[in-house]
Amino acid sequence: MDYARYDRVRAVEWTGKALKLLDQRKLPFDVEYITCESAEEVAEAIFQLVVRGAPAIGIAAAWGLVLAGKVIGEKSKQEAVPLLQLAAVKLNAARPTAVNLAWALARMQAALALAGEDWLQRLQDCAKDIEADDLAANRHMGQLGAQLIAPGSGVLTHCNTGSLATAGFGTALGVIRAGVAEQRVNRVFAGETRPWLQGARLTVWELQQDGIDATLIADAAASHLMAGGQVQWVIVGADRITANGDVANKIGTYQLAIAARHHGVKFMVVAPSSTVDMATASGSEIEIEQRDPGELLGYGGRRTVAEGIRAWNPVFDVTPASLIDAIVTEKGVIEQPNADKMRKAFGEA
Ligand SMILES: CSC[C@H]1O[C@H](OP(=O)(O)O)[C@H](O)[C@@H]1O
Repeated sequence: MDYARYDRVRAVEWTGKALKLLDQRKLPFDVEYITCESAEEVAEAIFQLVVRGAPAIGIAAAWGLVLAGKVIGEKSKQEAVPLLQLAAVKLNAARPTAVNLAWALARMQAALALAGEDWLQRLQDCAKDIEADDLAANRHMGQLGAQLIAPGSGVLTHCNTGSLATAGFGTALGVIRAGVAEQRVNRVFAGETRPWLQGARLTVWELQQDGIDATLIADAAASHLMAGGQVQWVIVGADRITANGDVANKIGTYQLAIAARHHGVKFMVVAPSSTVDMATASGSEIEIEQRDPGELLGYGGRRTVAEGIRAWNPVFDVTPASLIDAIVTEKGVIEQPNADKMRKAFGEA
């Protein structure tokens, strides 16, 4: 596959001195960047969804820790470690559900523990490796997932899991890209993904940049689409996969899985192993991020709901392993996932 054509859109870019983030709140009509020069600025950018997507926020947090190191400057490792730990706490608190955030920070702090007085260089090397590993994982998962799809298939995806959510190429969107390139995927449908509209604003725009024709549907149209036989797979990403194979992902994923099972549509979850959390036994233990209910009361500064109306805004839900046909990571494919298969693939916590 010619991957280069897919890497035009970059959510996160280290300039050598600062972190350049594509402001995803402004897409698709305005392509604008913000530049972060501190861990605090990166934490705020993650919370405000300037950068979003489980792997991308882990990568941004890793570079955020490097920025903290640059602010600390020429201090000994002994002086720097407590300051870096404070920065890691702030970065980790930005969003609770995607385990990639904590995973990336833990990997950075493990690198720091092994470092000497060259600790800042070691942090930069580790952040670079986290980003490169994610891109390589996405490209590998694209191939693994595409092989599961019979030629002539239609697929439905949810939220955004592409280059905007990762180091590049994407997770579920990477499988779709590979599936289209291999002429296995004939029809791509994307749900709008209310309330933040990752599908309507990001996914169909991202695929359009690739010349991939996708059809946007209302979230509420998904079951009707499946009933019509247009879709053979629902393919989604993940924010956290627990030890029994339960999956936390964007709100609306769970009902897609229920509808898919009812209609005999296969359900695939695509995520790098950095999204697997073997220390959490099941989905019921995952903290589901609740965001400002105001995100439901209008969009782009225009209110669509009468004053005084209450709203409830959980932005993730949990799909039980029993509704999932395949979990694809860069380590391989787990079909009909369960605790035993997860343990065999990822070991004990
Ligand atoms: C490969 S991105 C994984 C995951 O992250 C997204 O959530 P958000 O846009 O709120 O960061 C969505 O759940 C994707 O499936």
